[in-house]
Amino acid sequence: MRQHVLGSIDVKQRLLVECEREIQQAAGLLSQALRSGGKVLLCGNGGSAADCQHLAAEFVSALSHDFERPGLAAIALTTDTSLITAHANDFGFSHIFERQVQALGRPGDVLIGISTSGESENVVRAFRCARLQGLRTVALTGSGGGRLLALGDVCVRVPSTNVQHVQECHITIAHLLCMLVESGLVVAQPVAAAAGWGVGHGK
Ligand SMILES: O=C(CO)[C@@H](O)[C@H](O)[C@H](O)[C@H](O)COP(=O)(O)O
Ligand SMILES: [Zn+2]
Repeated sequence: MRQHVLGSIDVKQRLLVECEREIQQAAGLLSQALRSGGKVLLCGNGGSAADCQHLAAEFVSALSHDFERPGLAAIALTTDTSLITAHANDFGFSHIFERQVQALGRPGDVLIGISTSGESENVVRAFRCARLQGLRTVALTGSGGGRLLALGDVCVRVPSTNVQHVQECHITIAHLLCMLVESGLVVAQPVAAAAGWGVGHGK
């Protein structure tokens, strides 16, 4: 137990030193897309699928309730079981995210792919499709980056090969991305007002 927790702390400390620039770049892409009326799509498998839902919920609903802001457009491509089972059953599991990017993605949107290996075929295919369609891409991976390294406009490579430690950092990065996008909204409040964004969540 001690070994796992201390290992996790060590990777998080290195994350701050080694990945700060990429995290800022990813937040910049997201802010730009959301301010221009674009949206965020997210894909990943297993624990990373859960991270996709987690982050999409915080964009649309709220990260911190101390801060009031409009819902931000984000869709986890991991949640529609009818769509995923139909498409996997009929065309194969490697196509489940690609198909949704093709159907829902528009130029100026951002696709976030979360993969510890950077090698999940369905995420790789989604990234290729996103690039062809004019979306920007952000990959959250482990230290190797896999094939996503070359496919992401930004690739945040957590400095570890331990899958669990990488995942523990991915959710931290997800929170940071949402936090940085929100803090940009504070600075850009006149822009938000001009775009007709209300404030308040009814409490
Ligand atoms: O959460 C875990 C392991 O901690 C697993 O569910 C893990 O996410 C799955 O094995 C994924 O299929 C791994 O895919 P990826 O991270 O290499 O893209
Ligand atoms: Zn896990």
